[in-house]
Amino acid sequence: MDYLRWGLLPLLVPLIASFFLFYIKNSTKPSQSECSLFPHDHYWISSKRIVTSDGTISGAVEIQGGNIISVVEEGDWQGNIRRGQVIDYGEAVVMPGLIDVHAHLDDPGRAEWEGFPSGTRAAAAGGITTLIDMPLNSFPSTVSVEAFKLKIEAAEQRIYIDVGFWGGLVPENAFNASALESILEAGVLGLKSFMCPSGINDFPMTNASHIKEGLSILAKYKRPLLVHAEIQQELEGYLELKDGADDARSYSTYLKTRPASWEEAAIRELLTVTKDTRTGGHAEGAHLHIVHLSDARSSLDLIKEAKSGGDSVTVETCPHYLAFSAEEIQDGDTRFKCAPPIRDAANRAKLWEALMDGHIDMLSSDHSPTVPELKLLDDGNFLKAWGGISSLQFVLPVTWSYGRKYGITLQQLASWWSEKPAILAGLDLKGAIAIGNHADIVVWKPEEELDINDKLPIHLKHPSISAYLGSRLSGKVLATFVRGNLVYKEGRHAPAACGVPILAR
Ligand SMILES: NC(=O)NC(NC(N)=O)C(=O)[O-]
Ligand SMILES: [Zn+2]
Ligand SMILES: [Zn+2]
Repeated sequence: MDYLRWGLLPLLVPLIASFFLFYIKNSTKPSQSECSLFPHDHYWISSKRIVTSDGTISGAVEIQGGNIISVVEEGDWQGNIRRGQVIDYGEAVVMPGLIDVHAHLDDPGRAEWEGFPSGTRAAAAGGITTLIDMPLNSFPSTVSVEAFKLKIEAAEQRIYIDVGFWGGLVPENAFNASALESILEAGVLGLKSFMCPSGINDFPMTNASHIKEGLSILAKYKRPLLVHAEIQQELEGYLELKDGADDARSYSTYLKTRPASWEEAAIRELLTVTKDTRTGGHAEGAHLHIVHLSDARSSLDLIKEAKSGGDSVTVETCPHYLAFSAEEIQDGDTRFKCAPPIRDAANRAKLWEALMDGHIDMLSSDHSPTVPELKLLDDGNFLKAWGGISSLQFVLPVTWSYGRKYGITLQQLASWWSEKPAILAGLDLKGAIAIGNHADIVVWKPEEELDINDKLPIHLKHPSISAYLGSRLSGKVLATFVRGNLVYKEGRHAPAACGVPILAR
């Protein structure tokens, strides 16, 4: 007997130890009441305007265990036995949460620019339920498995919404198939590269042959390559511009340094490799996505041509290109500096037209903030200031406010901000209010106006660099649900960061 008891001991010790570890791990996991401002497992959200893929209905959405388990029209619902709690939002719009496929959260390494906690809280306040973090502006850039591990560690229990990650395609890894495969195996949702200097030392630019290599690897994983499409071309009279100190404060000077022909040149070059993505092509299964299109003229024509030829190509633009025009940007107001630049008002109208006609597939924020000092707000030098717009939490009211003139619908908003981005990022359970999907939902009042000032109770890391400060917008976010957790409600966030890092499999 004794012999048996002592013989079991070596087996029992690890068992008890692992039980203990399991307990510790789970007891540090936040409880539902910390994750959600409405801590119920099973409940209904009702409203007169619920945006589903089949149209906008009056009715209710049933949520259980973080998923949508039924969507019913008003008449059917009233007749049903309603189990669980009900939140009635009346006339407010209930829409799929926004998915922002292009945000720079700069964590780890430059968290003072933004960071996972502040960036995801701002996103939640703006109705964004998932964002995909760009591989640059954090340090190190996400260009290796080691760097990707640091990213995931930095996100652990610090994200308030779900976050996926793009990896970087750079000259160093482009011809190294096993390096690219290992970062894809580790779970990045796709890759991103630049065709011009990115402004970040450890993220150098790629050329068409790097991109061709990247696409052939991505084909196996059926994941996309996102490209910043601008190629530097010779500029006429550039040297004189650079020397004139006054000129550097004028927006038109900056605009001349990045003409539309740079976008056009990049896209023309890209299309020589996107042919590979056609059915039967060398990189069939891969997909090329052009980020932040600003030029609505020749560049857009080239993209249309590629699409009609069967290339697997999509394109996004950003709210700042749809809201602002070069003519309106004041001298020295470097909040509006971004690349490619915001162009003339006629170009803006053409971007809207292309979006309405479906030639531009989706929208993203390209939220790329920095510390106010690097925006050189006092100096106002457009040529030296950091390029990047800070706007994450306002993309929904901005798209709505500026789009009303063009007659945009709630259905289009959901397509540009949720459905198409989910497809790009391969998020099967997100992007629509549909049975079986994650309960990722934004509730908002399109008619309610808000003045954007630095006192707004929505989280802003550096209000002074926000591009929308001082403007009046229409559309107020009331509530944001991520996998059933009410993470944001009228100026308040749930106490714990219960977002999940999304890894591709
Ligand atoms: N390093 C950056 O964040 N660059 C970004 N800057 C912009 N858009 O001005 C971008 O996406 O190209
Ligand atoms: Zn870019
Ligand atoms: Zn960007």
